[in-house]
Amino acid sequence: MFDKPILQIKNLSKQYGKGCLHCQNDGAQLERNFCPVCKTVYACKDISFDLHRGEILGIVGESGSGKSTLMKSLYFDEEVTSGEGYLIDYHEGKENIFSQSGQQLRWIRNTLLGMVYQNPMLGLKMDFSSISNIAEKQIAAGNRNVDNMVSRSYELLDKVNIPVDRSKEPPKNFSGGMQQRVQIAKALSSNPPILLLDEVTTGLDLSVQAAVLDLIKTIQREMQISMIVVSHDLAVIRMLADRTVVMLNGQIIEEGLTDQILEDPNHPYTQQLVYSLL
Ligand SMILES: Nc1ncnc2c1ncn2[C@@H]1O[C@H](COP(=O)(O)OP(=O)(O)OP(=O)(O)O)[C@@H](O)[C@H]1O
Repeated sequence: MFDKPILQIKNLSKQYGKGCLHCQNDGAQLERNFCPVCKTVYACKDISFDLHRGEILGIVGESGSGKSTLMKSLYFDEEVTSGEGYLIDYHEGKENIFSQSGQQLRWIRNTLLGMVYQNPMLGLKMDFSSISNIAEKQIAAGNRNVDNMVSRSYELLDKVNIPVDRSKEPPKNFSGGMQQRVQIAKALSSNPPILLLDEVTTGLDLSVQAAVLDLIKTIQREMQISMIVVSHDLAVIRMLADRTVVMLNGQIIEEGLTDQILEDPNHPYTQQLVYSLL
């Protein structure tokens, strides 16, 4: 079903702090992801996974397990401590994206990636019109044709079920669910092959959450875009993801087809997550 991965991540690590003789040793005793001696936080440790074209990969884990740090690293909001990443659409997957110049990183981010944050204030300018928020990403991706940008923005607003006659309104006028829809429209506006979604339904009412999840599924089906979906909620992952990675204390503890993980979880932490769904 799948060909060569569209994204490969190899041994990505992100630590906050320099580390010390105690925690740099293999098998060092950490308090979860934290060194009690030098206070370094190992937010992501040796993370490796592949993302295939057209699939949704779920990343699930409790608060503090490193999910957001991983997403921020993939979107270059955070600089990785070490590790490699290869995008098939960037130099045919032969260049490590994490060692590119700032200019190249901006290009990758603007054209090959879209990001939807849990907090819409991180993804949108709340005082600007929704249409200019969407156009901003198109401009960053090199688009200069105003008519094209306007028609693409209308098309996307329609796709995410925001009435086009509200396009001039700023996101601050909108409900939480609508703000997430504008973020999704913006993230899609440069037609990126990969969409990153970080806890996009957390904090929304259940019915609004269901509508946003439905929208994500529809977009994935219609646009065949690859997605990485992060959530602490296995129910969200169960609804969206083809394959799932389970994180704990900055590390991957289990991965596989979502159905398989739900039916036969191996790690005690995953078992606990699955049983909590029942
Ligand atoms: N700027 C920072 N400086 C120091 N530690 C940080 C920083 N950002 C994150 N951390 C730590 O990294 C670890 C992973 O945090 P992260 O936010 O990635 O977890 P998470 O799984 O996304 O949880 P949540 O959903 O609650 O944000 C946590 O221990 C957190 O305290």
